[in-house]
This record gives sequence, C-alpha cells and structure tokens, in this order.
Amino acid sequence: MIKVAVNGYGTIGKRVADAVSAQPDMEIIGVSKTKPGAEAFVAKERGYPLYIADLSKKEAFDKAGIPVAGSVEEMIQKADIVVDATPGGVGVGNKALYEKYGKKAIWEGGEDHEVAGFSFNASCNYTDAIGRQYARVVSCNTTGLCRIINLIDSAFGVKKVRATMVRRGGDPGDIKRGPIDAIVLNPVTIPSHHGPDVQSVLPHINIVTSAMIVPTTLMHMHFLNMELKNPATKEQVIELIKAHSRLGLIEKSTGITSTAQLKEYTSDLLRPRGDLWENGIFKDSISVLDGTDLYLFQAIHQEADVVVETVDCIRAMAGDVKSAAESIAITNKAVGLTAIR
Ligand SMILES: NC(=O)C1=CN([C@@H]2O[C@H](COP(=O)(O)OP(=O)(O)OC[C@H]3O[C@@H](n4cnc5c(N)ncnc54)[C@H](O)[C@@H]3O)[C@@H](O)[C@H]2O)C=CC1
Ligand SMILES: O=C(OP(=O)(O)O)[C@H](O)COP(=O)(O)O
Repeated sequence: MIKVAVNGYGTIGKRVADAVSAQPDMEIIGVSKTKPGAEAFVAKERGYPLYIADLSKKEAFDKAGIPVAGSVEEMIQKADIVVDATPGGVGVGNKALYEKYGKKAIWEGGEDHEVAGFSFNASCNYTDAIGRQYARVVSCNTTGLCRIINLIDSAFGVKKVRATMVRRGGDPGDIKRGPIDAIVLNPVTIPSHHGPDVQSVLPHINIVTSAMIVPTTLMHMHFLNMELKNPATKEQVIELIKAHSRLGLIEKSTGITSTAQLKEYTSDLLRPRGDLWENGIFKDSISVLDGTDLYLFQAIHQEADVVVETVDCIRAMAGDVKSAAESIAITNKAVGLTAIR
C-alpha cells in the first residue's frame, strides 16, 4: 500500500483524501489542518489521523474535541508520498520539509511549474512521472484544457488553440471571495496563465488563453477553438470524446445548458459532493467549420477534476503501475467515475 499524507485538508485536500482512501493500492496515513473547524470534524469522522502545522495550536483542537495525532513534520515522516494541497503559494515553502525527509511530493496548480520541475496530466504524460520525486498537477482549468487538446492533437494535429475561460469567483464555501456584481478580467493581460501552463505539459501546443472571473461558485466554463492540421468531422470528434474516460458529453436531451443544471445532475447521480471529475463538454456546441476549425464549450468543476489526476500522479510516482490506461481505469473504478453521456 502506498502511504499518502495530505498536507492541507481543504477543498482539494479533502477530496484527494477520500479518493486515495477508495483506491485498492493506497492508504491515507494523515491529513493536516492549521485550525479547528468543520473540515477538521470531517477528518475525525472519516477516521483520518489529523496533524497540525503549529503544535502550539493543539489546545484549540483539544478544546474542540478533535484529537491531534502530531505535527505535520511527524506526518511527513510516516508517508511515502505527500500531496501538498495547501493554498496556492504556501506549498512551495513546504518543499524543504519534504527534501529533509527525502519524501516524494505532489503540488497542486496554485504553485508554479518550477516547484517540481515537472507538470502532470494523466492522459498526456503519465509515463514521464513514473518514479519521479516531485510533480505538480496542473490547475483545474489547465487540466480540462490538456485533456481535450491532447486528444484532438493526437488524432488530427492542432495548429493553434484559442481558449477563453469564464472562471468561477470562489468555491461554494469561500464566503469572503467575489466578485458579487462584476465581470473581472483576470488577468487583463493576454495570455492568462493557462496557456503557458498547458505548455508545461504539452510543450509543442501553440495556444493563447484569456480569462475572466464571474459571480458564481459552481464551475468554470471554457469556450475553445482549435485550428486543426488535418480535417475532421463533428461525428469523428464526438466518437473520440466518447472513447475518453475523463471527457463527458452533455446531450441535448438532458436539457442541460448551464453549470447549475450540470451540478444538479451530478448531485442527483449521487456523485460524492456532486463532483464532476470529467470535462463537461456540451455535445451541441461541438462544431467543425471549413473542415479544420473546431469549436466547443466545456464546463470544468474546479473542485473535482484535479482530484483523479492527483491519484494517478501518486500511482505513477510510486512506480508500480507503468501504464496510464491501467492507472486511470483503477482510479476511475475506485471513485465511481463513469463519464456522463
Ligand atoms: N479550489 C479550487 O478550485 C482548486 C484549487 N487548486 C489548487 O489546490 C491547492 C489547494 O487549494 P484549495 O484546496 O482550494 O485551498 P483551501 O484553502 O480550500 O485549502 C487549503 C488547506 O490548507 C490548510 N493550510 C493552510 N496553510 C497551511 C499550512 N501552512 N500547512 C498545512 N496546511 C495548511 C488550510 O487549513 C486548508 O485546509 C492550491 O494550489 C490551489 O491553487 C487546484 C484546482 C482547483
Ligand atoms: O486552479 C484553479 O483555477 P485556474 O485554473 O483558473 O487557476 C482553481 O479554480 C483555483 O482558482 P483560484 O486561484 O481562483 O482559487
């Protein structure tokens, strides 16, 4: 069993912990929080040993009735691999700790590529991660872009990608985030970080991205245009998407034309937390104009898509499973991911 520690039990960390626990070849040896709160109670409920970054805060946990197993440093020592899901920019500061104990570590997309020197997406570069010491799972939007761009590039060749991300303002529990009444260009400059981030996984892809933030919490939405090297038909693109286990297709017959209806759908399907781990590609939006000009809309659930990628990254770095397809199948089965059709 691969012993996994989750440093930072928040939006991503709590989902990674549950997904890891569901795997046949992995176990959670600990998760960490900085202060007591609802997520710490959930960790207790799930039976995950809880470690804290600053032991001087232990009394606050004791008072709340949340047992503390020890310090984050002690947790690191017990792990084979650490998933650092602390807030963006915090994780880089933890690298010295992982180095000190010679532990493999995975960072999430809020950290720069340089923290690990290698950026990961299971569908694109699983085998390059085998046995690695450090990796970064690219951000949620970048993950959604990499999955579809790599698929289309492998089949038809991609001359150029143009993509606009309409990003959610904050996660549902992030009560202090916004905007409340604005469309914020984030960034104003072009490209947004997503294009260069896609190139950290797929260096040969010519891509320009732009992004804005809107007052919603449920999901992001992408408008994507790919100029193809070789002609394709809409039907061919649909068949390719159907064959990819992490690309979902939203059919017209569902009546779903929004992130809100999509989140309701995944909740009604009894997905844990209503999570959409796959890209939500709107089938009717898939259009090929002049034979080589492909367009589509896709919804990306920011809280979920990187979770399954993180599990595959753990498995690749541990080194026993050499094939992306095998790891992806194990991960999908364990969490219950059958892409929506
Ligand atoms: N929330 C999202 O939509 C997505 C986030 N990411 C990335 O995942 C990473 C984590 O983000 P979230 O889960 O959203 O953050 P979050 O704020 O929800 O959770 C972070 C957790 O880390 C804990 N923490 C804070 N400082 C710590 C420290 N020094 N040591 C140990 N734990 C500490 C906090 O208590 C909290 O539980 C970031 O790199 C972010 O950019 C990636 C994809 C989507
Ligand atoms: O990785 C994400 O978005 P991104 O791909 O736009 O950077 C997550 O939604 C986190 O974004 P945040 O930095 O707005 O919390």
